[in-house]
Amino acid sequence: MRRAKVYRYCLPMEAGVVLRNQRLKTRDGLLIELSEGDRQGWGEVAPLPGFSFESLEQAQQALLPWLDEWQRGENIPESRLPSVAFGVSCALAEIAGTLPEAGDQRCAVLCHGDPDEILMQLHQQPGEKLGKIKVGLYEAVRDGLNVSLLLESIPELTLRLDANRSWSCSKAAAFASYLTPEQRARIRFIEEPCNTRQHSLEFAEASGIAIAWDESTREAGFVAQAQPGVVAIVIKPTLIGSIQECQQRVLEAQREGLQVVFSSSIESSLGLTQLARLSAWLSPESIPGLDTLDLMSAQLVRPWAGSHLPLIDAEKLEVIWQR
Ligand SMILES: O=C(O)CCC(=O)C1=CC=C[C@@H](O)[C@@H]1C(=O)O
Ligand SMILES: [Mg+2]
Repeated sequence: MRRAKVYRYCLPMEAGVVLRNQRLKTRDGLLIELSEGDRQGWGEVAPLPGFSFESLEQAQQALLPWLDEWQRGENIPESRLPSVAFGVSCALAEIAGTLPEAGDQRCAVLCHGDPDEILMQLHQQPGEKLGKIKVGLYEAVRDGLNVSLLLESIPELTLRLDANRSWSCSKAAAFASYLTPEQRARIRFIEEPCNTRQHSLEFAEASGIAIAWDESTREAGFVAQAQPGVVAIVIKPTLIGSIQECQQRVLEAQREGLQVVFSSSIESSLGLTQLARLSAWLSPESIPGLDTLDLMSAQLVRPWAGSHLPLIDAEKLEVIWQR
């Protein structure tokens, strides 16, 4: 006997969350609860505005008929919408027991907001000290000095940076000019520094700073490839698709010697805990990029270890559909 239930959530976001020049006031998404016999599974379907091609409404329109058929016992191919395919595959994997329980709760600390607080957070980070900084939103000089200062303040710190393709070649070069060769080596990678892939490759070669592909991985025809200066690919499952699709991408990248970093698309604590499990399972060597829970006002259904945000239980959420 199969059962399916869909909840809708809407969580206020911290005031300053800006994504691709748009302010995200609330994070909206769906949670799915499936059961088959005595097994249960949860999943999260939450397209990210400005990043996902599908809207939440489109995801919902694809999800409900899919679940309806599944509930009636059909075996149906996965949805073409990545957020739907990802959420459904997590719920099914939990039912089948194929998504291991152990999660990697290490994180690259997202460095934004009050500098004193960032320093405190990094000092308190257990184990390896790794931060992630968004660059490219302001002048290159500001980013360059900011990164350089942070590296000077914490000698054992290494950084991931993310420019979201916002630099021209000259801006990228200007940024690098504020960093010494020793500081450049402590940047694990910059995600998508320049507005084209070719310019990013040229920047890596000229600056000696390693790069990673994030946006590129979602472009038609992208194939992970060993290239000079490229060290990693970032996988955001909500934007990529099912667990099986992610597994495929991980294998392709690892075959080319590239590191795979699982990263959040700002999911709730439920989705984040599943991403931590996926990362521990499929890319155990790599610290995932999941430090986004504090951008939200609450956790949903499952807690993230160490978070002090209030936890909202499923009973408190709006049920929009069930069979
Ligand atoms: O990857 C991480 O460490 C955290 C997640 C993160 O940086 C992002 C998540 C979603 C959208 C963007 O703001 C950003 C990214 O571009 O990678
Ligand atoms: Mg990125």
